[in-house]
Amino acid sequence: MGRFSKMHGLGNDFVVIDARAAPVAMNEARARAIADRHAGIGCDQLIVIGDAPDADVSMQIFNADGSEVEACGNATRCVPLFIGRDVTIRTRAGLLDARLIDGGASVDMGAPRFDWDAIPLAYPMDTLTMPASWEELPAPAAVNVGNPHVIFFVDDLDGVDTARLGPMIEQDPLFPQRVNVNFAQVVGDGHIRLIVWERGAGLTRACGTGACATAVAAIRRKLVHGPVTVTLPGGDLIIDWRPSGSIRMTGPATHVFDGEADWSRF
Ligand SMILES: N[C@@H](CCC[C@H](N)C(=O)O)C(=O)O
Repeated sequence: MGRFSKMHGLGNDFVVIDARAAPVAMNEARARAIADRHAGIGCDQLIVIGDAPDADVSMQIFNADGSEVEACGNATRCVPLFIGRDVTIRTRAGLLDARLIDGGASVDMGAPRFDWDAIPLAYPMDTLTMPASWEELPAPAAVNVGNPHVIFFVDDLDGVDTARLGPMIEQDPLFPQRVNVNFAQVVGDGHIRLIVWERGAGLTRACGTGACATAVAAIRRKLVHGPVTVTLPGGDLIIDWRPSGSIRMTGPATHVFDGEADWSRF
């Protein structure tokens, strides 16, 4: 039997496994089975905490479809709560510093990248040519915050069919590694509403890296001044970024319950 915790950040929910004392062989099929909301435990992302030579812990992130990815903002805020103190975390995206605050955590998410490898060079980041099927949307921004995001700034977020457009864009051949799709509306200086179709997980109640990427894109386009409050379906995150600096993300983290499972059944 292995122990796990169920946690969430603004309703983006996680199964968190501590593999430091009891290693778990994780792979795509097993992660998908655990994340299954009908036949498994159920979560948007599966998080495996391990040892790291150069940090307090390592964090592996698996989407609900089993794909292993580089970064997860909401899970990063849950890690210090899970460990019980401020921590440095080694991820595929880099070394992150996560500090506990009342009700949540504040994380240095590192510097954004705009030289996005996943997009063919023929498509410059901020002037991305849109395939005909995306014609109803304005030109997106592309920001990599460890994982890849495209951001569409729209005038009326409620008028966007996110469930139809999200998967279409996520799986467009333009993005060989697929992409997280952010639909954003600027509702005031320093305030953005955001809905995210996550790569490998679909519509979630919140996406921390999506909030970071969207705030960065909005500041670069001079649509807002920072710090930015990003309102997602699950609640608010505060994102602070100064050009050429790193991104600070602050928001809630919640421990829901602990459980035990026989990993060999998955
Ligand atoms: N929910 C996350 C992002 C999880 C990974 C993402 N779906 C990807 O495939 O890159 C967050 O809070 O950032």
